[in-house]
Amino acid sequence: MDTIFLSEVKVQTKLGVPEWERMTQQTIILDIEIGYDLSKACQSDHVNDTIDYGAVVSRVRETLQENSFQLVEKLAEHLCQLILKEFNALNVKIKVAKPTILPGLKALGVVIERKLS
Ligand SMILES: Nc1nc2c(c(=O)[nH]1)N=C([C@H](O)[C@@H](O)CO)CN2
Repeated sequence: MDTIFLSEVKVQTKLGVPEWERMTQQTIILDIEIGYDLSKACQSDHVNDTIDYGAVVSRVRETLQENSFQLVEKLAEHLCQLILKEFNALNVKIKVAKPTILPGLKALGVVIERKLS
């Protein structure tokens, strides 16, 4: 399986269990791995034969402006399903990190992986 990766993507969104946390935007950091057969693009040199990673970042930022979630788990699932459906990815692995929410640690969050069903 070939992979397109996006590392340490900083995104603004409203996220958190308590209502006060969802009142203002906070920065989350995403690592995204997209499984896709890149062999055609490797030969053709055409962006239409692959997934345009810039389009993925734009769509991720857009949907996280439009939606607000309580759990990082739900946010990660939402992004996996969006990338699978809208970009025809074969599988998606996403790490969602909240960097500033608890004192005494660098970041916390989840990693999930979903496949095309
Ligand atoms: N497994 C999780 N635990 C917690 C989450 C979460 O999204 N997943 N969120 C919170 C709160 O939003 C916290 O970050 C700030 O109050 C608590 N635990």
